[in-house]
Amino acid sequence: MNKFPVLEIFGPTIQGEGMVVGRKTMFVRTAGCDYSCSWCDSAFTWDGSAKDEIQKLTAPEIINALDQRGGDYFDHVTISGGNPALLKNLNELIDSLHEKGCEVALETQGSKWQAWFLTIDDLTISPKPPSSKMSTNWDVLDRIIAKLEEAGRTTHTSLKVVIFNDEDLEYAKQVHKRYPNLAFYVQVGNEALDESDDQNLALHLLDQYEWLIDRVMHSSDLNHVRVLPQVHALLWGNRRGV
Ligand SMILES: C[S@@+](CC[C@H](N)C(=O)[O-])C[C@H]1O[C@@H](n2cnc3c(N)ncnc32)[C@H](O)[C@@H]1O
Ligand SMILES: Nc1nc2[nH]cc(C(=O)O)c2c(=O)[nH]1
Ligand code: SF4
Ligand SMILES: [Mg+2]
Repeated sequence: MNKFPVLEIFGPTIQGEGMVVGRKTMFVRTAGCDYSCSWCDSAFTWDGSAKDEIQKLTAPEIINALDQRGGDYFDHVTISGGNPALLKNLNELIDSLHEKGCEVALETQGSKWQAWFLTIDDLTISPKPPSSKMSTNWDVLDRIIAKLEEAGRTTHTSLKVVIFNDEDLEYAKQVHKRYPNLAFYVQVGNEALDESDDQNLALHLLDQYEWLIDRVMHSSDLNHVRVLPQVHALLWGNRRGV
């Protein structure tokens, strides 16, 4: 049976971001990423700092760990990372979760395609703006979005761009214009990843949220758009596993 590198299993909590914000969910966070975003809030998944915590688990073992933690208190599981789209056989986990009556969400950056994307209930694709120092492979992203559209998965899919500055906002406009059929979200970037005072962080992030709302309100290229903060960061700061 295939084993998957898992760094965290936590919840129940709320989905703090994007298309199903507020949804009660469990999280499975896989290790490993093909990107290294300058502001990654989950860098421990790929920078080696948590390598001793990585567990290689089969799908039944992951489900067992979810049940141990979540009991009867969940019917939705969000798979994030790192980039879970590096894991070719993740359909084994997704299918088993569906069989036990769970909805499944996935967070990925749109750098890799997997056929099992077509089975994800809430698929968030989050291309990375210039502030990340990553560069978007538009051919790959075009092909991913085309396959999802051809398969009729549009309503199960959204795009989410994290914004730190005006250049990022220009990038977001480009993404939204290129894929007008997909629900589009812009999200407040958190650059204060070392802030340990939750109240300071929340006040700062609310300021950034207000800045982002103001920018979007004044842009005719960003009309059919939702603007959101990371709700979990407002509530629980920079800690892991929330
Ligand atoms: C940690 S990533 C993991 C999934 C996938 N690698 C991706 O980037 O989409 C989950 C989400 O957190 C966002 N994110 C990461 N660091 C962030 C930060 N400092 N501020 C706001 N959002 C951030 C990413 O853009 C992505 O949408
Ligand atoms: N509550 C909560 N919501 C989230 N939405 C996306 C997350 C992620 O790290 O992928 C995340 C997370 O880590 N916690
Ligand atoms: S793609 Fe996602 S997990 Fe990977 S470095 Fe960027 S934000 Fe972090
Ligand atoms: Mg996160």
